[in-house]
Amino acid sequence: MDNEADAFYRELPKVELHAHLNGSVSFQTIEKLISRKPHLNIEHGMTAIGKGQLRTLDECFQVFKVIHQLVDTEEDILMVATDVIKEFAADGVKYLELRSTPREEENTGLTKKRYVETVIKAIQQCKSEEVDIDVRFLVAIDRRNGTEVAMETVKLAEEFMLSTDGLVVGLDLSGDPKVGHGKDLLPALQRAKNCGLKLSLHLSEIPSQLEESDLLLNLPPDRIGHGTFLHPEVGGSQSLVDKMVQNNIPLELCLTSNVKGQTVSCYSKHHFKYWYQMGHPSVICTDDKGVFSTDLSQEYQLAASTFGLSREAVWKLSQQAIDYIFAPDTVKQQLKQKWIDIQPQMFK
Ligand SMILES: CC(C)=CCNc1ncnc2c1ncn2[C@@H]1O[C@H](COP(=O)(O)O)[C@@H](O)[C@H]1O
Ligand SMILES: [Zn+2]
Repeated sequence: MDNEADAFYRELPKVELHAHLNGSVSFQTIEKLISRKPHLNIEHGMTAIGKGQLRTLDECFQVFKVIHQLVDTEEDILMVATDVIKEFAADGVKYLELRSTPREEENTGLTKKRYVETVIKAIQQCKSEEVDIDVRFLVAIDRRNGTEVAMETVKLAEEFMLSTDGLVVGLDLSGDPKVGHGKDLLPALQRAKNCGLKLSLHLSEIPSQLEESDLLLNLPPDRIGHGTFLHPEVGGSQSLVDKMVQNNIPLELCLTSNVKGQTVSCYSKHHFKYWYQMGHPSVICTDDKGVFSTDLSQEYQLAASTFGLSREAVWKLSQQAIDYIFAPDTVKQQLKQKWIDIQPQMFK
């Protein structure tokens, strides 16, 4: 792809709504982490999936285990979160919702509370350095940890939502889709919703989750991650699609993640096409920019080249994403103004 096209996608102001902190760690930051912990004998090939490489879903989840070994102190989290935020800003992202699973680590004394506090500290530091990006945080539930941990996580998120002046805006449900069942997490998700946390749920990332998706869509969630197998053409159902449409639930779509994790066979078969053609709210996201060796500019460029989107259509796609952020209307207005200010430079 030529340089002029590259520049368009980099300069395009963008909104990133689906980014897992530890999946977003760049090559450069991994270098720094490896040099801090040489005894772990971790090599680069263990933390990222390069160009043209594919992995099974299980192999992808192994990668997170390796990264978690490298990121297990407050110092690590602070560095990782700061670097990730600055990298998104350098890629033209103006609004970022970062998500991460609070972890406790016996060896280092890290607690879940300190984990969240440290991510918040990184967000505040970037703000005080006037990095040109508005960052919010979604506290993540790892589905494999079950009912009780989910409820604890919601309480933690609730606490931080109230104490951080709007930096914590919601809750994410993620983790290996083959493990655990959404029905066990329903009370926690319901509580989160009732206390004002927005919900973004990984849903139908693999084919066998129809029943769970149906159940969780009744909440209803505020946004869905992936939704790869919701529509009838891939074994989903019209009634699932109807629920998405009736509740107007935006989808966070991550092209490279799905292709490299092999839940989608190639870019042209990505479900972006199905939902975009329907005019359903769809937002292009990265999922794990470090693990999948990508960035948001590249994902927009891939969507445009695969599905033949004009520059005007790409602009509209990034602009419409503003409507689906979890931060309040005042933030939406500020972002809309930013897009208005930038537009003339990009369409001369
Ligand atoms: C395996 C694959 C194709 C990954 C992309 N799809 C994903 N599906 C579900 N959960 C995820 C995915 N990517 C990242 N996560 C979650 O994010 C965590 C890493 O970020 P963090 O530690 O929460 O900061 C993982 O342990 C996992 O719980
Ligand atoms: Zn994800």
